[in-house]
Amino acid sequence: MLSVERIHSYYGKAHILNDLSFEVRRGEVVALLGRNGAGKSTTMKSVMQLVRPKQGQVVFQGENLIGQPAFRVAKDGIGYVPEDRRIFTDLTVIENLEVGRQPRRQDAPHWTVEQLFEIFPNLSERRANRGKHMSGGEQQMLTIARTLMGNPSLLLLDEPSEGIAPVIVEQMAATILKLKAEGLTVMISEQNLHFARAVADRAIIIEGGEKKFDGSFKELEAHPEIRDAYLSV
Ligand SMILES: Nc1ncnc2c1ncn2[C@@H]1O[C@H](COP(=O)(O)OP(=O)(O)OP(=O)(O)O)[C@@H](O)[C@H]1O
Repeated sequence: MLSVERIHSYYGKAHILNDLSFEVRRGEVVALLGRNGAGKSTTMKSVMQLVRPKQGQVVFQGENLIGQPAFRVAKDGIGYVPEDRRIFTDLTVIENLEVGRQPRRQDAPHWTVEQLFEIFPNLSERRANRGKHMSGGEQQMLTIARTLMGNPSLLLLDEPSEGIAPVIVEQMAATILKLKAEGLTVMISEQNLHFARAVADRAIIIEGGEKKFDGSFKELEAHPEIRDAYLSV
């Protein structure tokens, strides 16, 4: 579904992603793992074209995304939830969801507000509340639900477990598994190996913008030296 091929991305002269390649297949949940500063967010931004790779290809459903504006990438079916999870604080939950509405896509699960309230019961209870009165975890759920209103084929979640209370982290894991069960393809970036293992089928580990591992969690468990070298556990 998504094929990232030998990309090199920079901030000014700083060379951040170095010859990075990976694939995301339809229906899977993939975890992009690595320490702080490894390049996970830059990878997601490079897929969205918010950072423009200077070399390489990003091919989504057969189309090369390089050079497209980010809004076009979103319209093509990649939903992106950045780390800073912005919501419209003066709008209610329902209004926030409506902002994200886009036409349905044939190859992707279709979401209605009521279906999203089944998956995110906390949002349902607070549907008339304004965003600013919600906790960090609820805001995080709202950004994901709003992105799903765009009916994406692929969802990119940048560090979904970061900065939220442990009980909400568990809800977040359950939510991602529900989205997978609905047939959604998901890529998450994570520092939390435990969380990643609970939700993902496969792990890709990066360090210094280079890929160091790509395989199942079982394979990763068989190589504790890889975990120790590239992840903080
Ligand atoms: N806007 C920017 N300008 C310059 N350098 C940046 C910028 N954003 C990130 N970097 C640098 O790029 C490298 C990769 O950062 P990135 O945010 O992709 O890492 P990450 O793996 O997502 O880590 P984190 O968990 O901290 O977000 C880091 O060295 C970071 O300091």
